[in-house]
Amino acid sequence: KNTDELEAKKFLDDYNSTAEVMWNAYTEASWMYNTDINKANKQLEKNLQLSAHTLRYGQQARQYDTTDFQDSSVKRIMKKLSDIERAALSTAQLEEYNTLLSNMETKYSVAEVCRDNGACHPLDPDLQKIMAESRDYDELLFAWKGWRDAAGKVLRQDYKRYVELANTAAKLNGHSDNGAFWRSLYETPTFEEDLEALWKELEPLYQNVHAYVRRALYKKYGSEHINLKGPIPAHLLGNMWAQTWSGIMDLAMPYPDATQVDATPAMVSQGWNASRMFQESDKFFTSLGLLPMPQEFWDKSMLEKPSDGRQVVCHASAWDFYNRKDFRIKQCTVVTMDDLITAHHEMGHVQYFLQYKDRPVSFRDGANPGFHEAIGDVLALSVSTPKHLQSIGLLDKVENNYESDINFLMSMALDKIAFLPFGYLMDQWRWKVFDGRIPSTEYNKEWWNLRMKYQGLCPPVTRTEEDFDAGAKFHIPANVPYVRYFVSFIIQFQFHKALCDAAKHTGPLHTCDIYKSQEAGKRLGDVMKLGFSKPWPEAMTMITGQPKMKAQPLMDYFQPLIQWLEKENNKNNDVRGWPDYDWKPSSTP
Ligand SMILES: CC(=O)N[C@@H](CC(=O)O)C(=O)NC[C@H](CC1(C(=O)N[C@@H](Cc2ccc(O)cc2)C(=O)O)CCCC1)C(=O)O
Ligand SMILES: [Zn+2]
Repeated sequence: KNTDELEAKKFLDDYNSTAEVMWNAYTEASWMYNTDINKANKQLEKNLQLSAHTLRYGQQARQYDTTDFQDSSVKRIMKKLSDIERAALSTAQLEEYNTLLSNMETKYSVAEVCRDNGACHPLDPDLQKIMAESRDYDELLFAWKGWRDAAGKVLRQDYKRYVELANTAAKLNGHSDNGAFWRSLYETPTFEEDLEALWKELEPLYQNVHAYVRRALYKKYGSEHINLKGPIPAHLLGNMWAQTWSGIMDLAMPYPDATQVDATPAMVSQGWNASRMFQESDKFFTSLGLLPMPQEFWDKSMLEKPSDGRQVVCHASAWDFYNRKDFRIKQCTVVTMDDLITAHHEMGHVQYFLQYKDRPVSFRDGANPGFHEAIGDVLALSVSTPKHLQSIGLLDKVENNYESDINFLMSMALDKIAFLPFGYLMDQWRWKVFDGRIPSTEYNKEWWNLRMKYQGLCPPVTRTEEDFDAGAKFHIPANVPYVRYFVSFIIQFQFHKALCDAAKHTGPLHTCDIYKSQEAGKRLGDVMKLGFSKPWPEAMTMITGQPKMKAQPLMDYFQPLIQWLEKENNKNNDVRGWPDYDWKPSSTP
């Protein structure tokens, strides 16, 4: 094997310059397709060209023995290049794999649900709006079941074949299966144990929120539809996947007479539009001393669903074009508080792209995938505070009293605590599919076993193996790992606490707003500049002073609400958990 470090450096320079060109071409083609879905734009050959490049350089990288190299960056990049992922497949397998992925994402993105009167509804914005706003049990069931029939069911066969090919590629790269490859990105031997320990710490918080919300839904839908000792029917939580529950805040509001926390009415009445929402987010980032969006971002992004009839992938996303100049967001933005938060989430990705743009291509990634997901959400924790919303004119009356605090914390818990079991179960299911513990004959049974075990949900109507409910969630057909979001929802509170300390915040953590804090911005910016160049515990230590994922900052943030929920659930004599696990909702004919 070649142990010449100087030759390796030259090889990496050559890789880096060619990789930028290849990645840019591939990303442009992918953007074209995502913003105008038609067969002419599929351009699957760009995908093949990129894989050919990855294969060629990956094979060369494997010729080197970097054991005694001095430069740790060279070793790190060589190691990363040696995993060539799908490029390890044969040409025929690779073409089949890319075609499967493209077809699954297209089927998902063009799926719609039609009524008897012929009116058809896409997920964005129609079905999402029904799931968030309708309080009619059967209308919710129409959207919930219709979406799974239109988007999930049709993907089952494609998915089965995708799993086989993804595993073949992973094994050719030395992994036991594709789930093992996905987990390897965290470079943490105890990753699964660490996640389980975090979940066990946070489960009691979730069970308290679940019991309280079940009681609120019982008040609304009655004992015919809700069993106070059973799982909750999955279509009543204000979201198509019951992954965040802020859509039913009106049913769960602890003190209806205290301050409202929803900025949507003010955004609409003041005529906010998508551009204004992203400008607002840009202002927050630059207030911390972080980088402004370049002009090219404003010129080339797609911030609204096109009205010219083009089919687009509406699922929001942030794009790095790997030429150190071109960065974009694609979002079918609607004028709501929810989408203002999403805008910050996507802008967090672009800020990371900007901060590490001058690193070698192989280092243009988050310290781990959870870091990339956390940046925007950390800033959104400050933006969401009633104090900040009032400072940007989106809340007129803000009271600093206990009831308002609890209302605010409930609105945050319905997103952040409700999400934890979903963020955890998504890849629990996929890891078991990839390693064979879940055979394709049990995809749906095991999906609902996990939805029951972690989220305490049950399907509103009987499900069979004709259905493929996991496929009705974007990330499954889109081949996007998900545990990154579980990690993000934990570490974003660690980051928030650390940045609030840097900003010299005093008082409860949930009232902290780091707006304009240069110290907070510097701490975050320095970590983003590292990209993937250092193992993530080093990046974690730079922000929080210690190297581990910890649940404590999340629990500190929600402390006042946790106490309130304990008292409230005890007052109602509500059971935590769902001991009547085999209860079934009455499926009205
Ligand atoms: C080229 C490319 O694909 N780029 C990547 C970014 C990168 O890897 O560089 C990317 O843009 N991925 C899209 C994805 C979109 C969203 C998402 O899917 N969110 C999860 C979970 C969640 C839920 C609530 C929440 O507050 C935060 C997250 C869901 O909705 O289930 C939708 C709205 C928010 C984020 C994203 O931005 O992560
Ligand atoms: Zn994200």
